[in-house]
Amino acid sequence: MRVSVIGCGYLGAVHAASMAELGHEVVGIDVDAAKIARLAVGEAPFFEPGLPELLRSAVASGRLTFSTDMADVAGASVHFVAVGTPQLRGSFSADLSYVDAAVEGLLEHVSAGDLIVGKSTVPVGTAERLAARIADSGTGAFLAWNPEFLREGFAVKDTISPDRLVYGVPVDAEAAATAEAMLSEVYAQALAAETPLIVTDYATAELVKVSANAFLATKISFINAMAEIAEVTGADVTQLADAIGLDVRIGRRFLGAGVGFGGGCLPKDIRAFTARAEEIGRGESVAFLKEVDAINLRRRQRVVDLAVDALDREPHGKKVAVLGLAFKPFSDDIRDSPAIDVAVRLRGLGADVVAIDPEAIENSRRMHPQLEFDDDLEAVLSGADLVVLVTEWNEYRHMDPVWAGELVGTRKVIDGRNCLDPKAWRAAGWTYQGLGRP
Ligand SMILES: NC(=O)C1=CN([C@@H]2O[C@H](COP(=O)(O)OP(=O)(O)OC[C@H]3O[C@@H](n4cnc5c(N)ncnc54)[C@H](O)[C@@H]3O)[C@@H](O)[C@H]2O)C=CC1
Ligand SMILES: O=C(O)[C@H]1O[C@H](OP(=O)(O)OP(=O)(O)OC[C@H]2O[C@@H](n3ccc(=O)[nH]c3=O)[C@H](O)[C@@H]2O)[C@H](O)[C@@H](O)[C@@H]1O
Repeated sequence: MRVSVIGCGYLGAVHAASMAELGHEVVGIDVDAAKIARLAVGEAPFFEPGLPELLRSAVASGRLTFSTDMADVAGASVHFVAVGTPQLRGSFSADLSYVDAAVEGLLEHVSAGDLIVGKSTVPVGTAERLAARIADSGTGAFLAWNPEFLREGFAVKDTISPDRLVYGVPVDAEAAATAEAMLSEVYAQALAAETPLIVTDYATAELVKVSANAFLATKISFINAMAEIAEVTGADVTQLADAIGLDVRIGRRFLGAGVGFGGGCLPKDIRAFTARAEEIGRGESVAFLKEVDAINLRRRQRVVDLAVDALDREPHGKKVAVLGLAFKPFSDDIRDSPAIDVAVRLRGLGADVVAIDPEAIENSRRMHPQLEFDDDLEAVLSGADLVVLVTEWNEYRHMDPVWAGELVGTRKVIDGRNCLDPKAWRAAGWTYQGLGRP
């Protein structure tokens, strides 16, 4: 099948490369000429395991091309819209201007019978509005909504072998059947592997996506709320999570207490959901998401407070080694990263912060030039008054506490991800402080 992907960021570039890997003829379109230049020669413009290999082979095969010119979508019959929907400045709402611009751009080049497929995460009601616009355009194109559930760090696997597919299709039965058939041709391999498929209306498809992210965020904030209680009662939230997680109705995944969630999706998606619910008069239904957000943000400050205490309430001029910058391991994404937040706040308090990350230093330096970075772990630890681990990359979680202890000035560590073994670190002479642990 010939498909186009509009927007080649963390989602779109992986989607385009994966669709080509599945045998489709794909053109990826983006307004960012620098990004397109790299993609066009088979280079990944960001870190994502498995993506460089996929891009190289798909570009070399000729099945995958990239362009900044929307006219190059001509000839494709399915057009995925994967542009950003960031939080609007000064508001909780999603900025839909990129989605609107992408659809307007497409309408100049689509043909009758083409299917425009929304993949971006949008407030409920967006698809219905866009469908009306597409119908008015007289192009004969039509719309489906196909939300994406991939995780950064596992994006290629999640795209090629998703755990479910959701199609939001038009009300009209014939259009719905055609949309379903076209999408099922695109996803033939996953469907042959018996990936569960849910075919529904636009509103449900949009809501499946935001409610999935809202649920994941709520689960993390729930365990972080328990961490707050554990902190004043002397309980251990990691054992609590193990114990409740053994109940299969609850499950252990996403009960990792620590510095909280970040990234380009969970934080902005729960805020946009709250804003949209208020617009449609149902603000009280998801009012708890404001609490989920507040608990999450308190954990960042908790790490900063623990650090200040560990520095005897005098952070000024003390060297703090910050391990991790990305919002989670296996990603170079620093959007709304708790690690960055902690580093910036400690720097603001006058500490000499030196931060390290295996993949995210370049992005961090561009966005936060006031911070100091070093890609050598030994140099970062050398003479440190405090070590703060905020992204659980393997190189930090498996670090030898004896080796690290010989480098630092003072053996104090704050484990913002509860990923170190307190016994081993204490045995090596460290003052260990986890989150929600005695
Ligand atoms: N990053 C992720 O893991 C996932 C993201 N999503 C959703 O997918 C959407 C995209 O997210 P990301 O890829 O992370 O964002 P991103 O910011 O990495 O990528 C968006 C891309 O769209 C391009 N763009 C903007 N306007 C354009 C236009 N008019 N025409 C062509 N290209 C345009 C930008 O230059 C950028 O490269 C968001 O709605 C997000 O919530 C959904 C699931 C997973
Ligand atoms: O809509 C999206 O963009 C995506 O958002 C999340 O994926 P992602 O942001 O890549 O990362 P997650 O693995 O969900 O982690 C999100 C944040 O939660 C934190 N987290 C995760 C798990 C946990 O137990 N504790 C915890 O603090 C992570 O450190 C990270 O900062 C969802 O998991 C994806 O299904 C979804 O498609």
